[in-house]
Amino acid sequence: MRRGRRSAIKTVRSFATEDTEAKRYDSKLSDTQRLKNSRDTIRAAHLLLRRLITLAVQVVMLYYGRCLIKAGEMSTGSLVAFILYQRELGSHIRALVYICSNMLNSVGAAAKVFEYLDRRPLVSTDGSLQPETLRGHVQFRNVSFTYPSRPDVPVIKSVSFELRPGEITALVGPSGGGKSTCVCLLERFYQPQSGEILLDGAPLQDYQHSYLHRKIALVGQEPVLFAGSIKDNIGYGLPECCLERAQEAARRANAHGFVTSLERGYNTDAGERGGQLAGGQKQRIAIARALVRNPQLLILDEATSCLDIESEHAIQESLSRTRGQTVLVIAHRLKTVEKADRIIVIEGGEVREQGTHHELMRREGNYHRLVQGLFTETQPPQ
Ligand SMILES: Nc1ncnc2c1ncn2[C@@H]1O[C@H](COP(=O)(O)OP(=O)(O)OP(=O)(O)O)[C@@H](O)[C@H]1O
Repeated sequence: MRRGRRSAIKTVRSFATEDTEAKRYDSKLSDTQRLKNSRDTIRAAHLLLRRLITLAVQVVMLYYGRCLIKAGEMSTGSLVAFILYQRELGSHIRALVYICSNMLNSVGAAAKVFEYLDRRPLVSTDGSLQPETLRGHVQFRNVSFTYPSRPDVPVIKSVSFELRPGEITALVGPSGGGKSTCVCLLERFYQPQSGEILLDGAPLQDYQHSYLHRKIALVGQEPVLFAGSIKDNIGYGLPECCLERAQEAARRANAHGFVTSLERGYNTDAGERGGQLAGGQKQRIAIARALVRNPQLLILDEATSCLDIESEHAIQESLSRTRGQTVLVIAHRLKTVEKADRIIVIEGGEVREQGTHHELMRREGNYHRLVQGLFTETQPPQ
């Protein structure tokens, strides 16, 4: 939250729009002020009216009592007793009204809370499959998907492909083609409307939730680190993870060098959302966090986009040494993609081509065009 505010401040400053933003804030404040003024005026009028009515009732009551006493139909003592009883009764009725209105408010708020508690996730998490060994063979079979917020826009259209154990597969294609959406489906953030995704021949939804997420590790486009030491971030969700294990994962993610050069090493605080680390450092810690679990399926969604070529190369080397692991890479850099065992081109939510770099280059189709255009335009940060 704090980081979000800070980056917004930087954007405002870099566009020199401080005055515009101050004016926008001022106008919002004025709106709030106007609303509050109207509320207070109505409140004051209501209070005044209530007091006047109470006073009028008291005056009428005293006047009528006086008439009754004068006519000899009531004693002064009875009038005093009546006034005292009436006050007592009035205060109890007020308390009752107050309690009732509070209760109605609470019932309204509780209804909202129960509505949230009763909400059932659209993606079920009650699978129970936990095989002892997992090869990590993934198959997308005629998968189609639209996001719930845009049900009329098909994002994935009857997509079929497979990720084989021990292979690095790269998903490539123009921005907005649907690559990250495939990853979201693989991570079961959403459920496809039709088709199926199989892991070792069994539908993904049959696997037990925490088992599945131990076996599949994702490093996303904007990895989120938590406030806490680097060691704790690498071992996130693994209470049994010792320093040696974290260091081993950091070595494979090419992060050990920079971590040990920090004054407090693995005890260095990453800061809220990893705010005290550079983009590339954050990415390497996030990769180490994924590797420490020894996942059978590793998904790197532009996970090395902030790294220099050498760091990226070192990570790729160490990944290719991991036998039997299925790796899915999404990248916009040709250097990352061309080494993959299989390349799948996704465009407009459809698989357009698949094969190795050389096969696809020979075909001179979509991939060839991407290599000519997209990849060469996207120069890596040095
Ligand atoms: N949460 C969402 N709700 C609705 N539409 C979405 C959502 N996320 C993505 N989309 C849409 O789905 C389409 C595919 O997006 P996706 O992120 O999968 O593309 P991509 O190929 O990974 O792009 P990039 O390379 O830029 O990351 C886009 O048109 C995008 O606008």
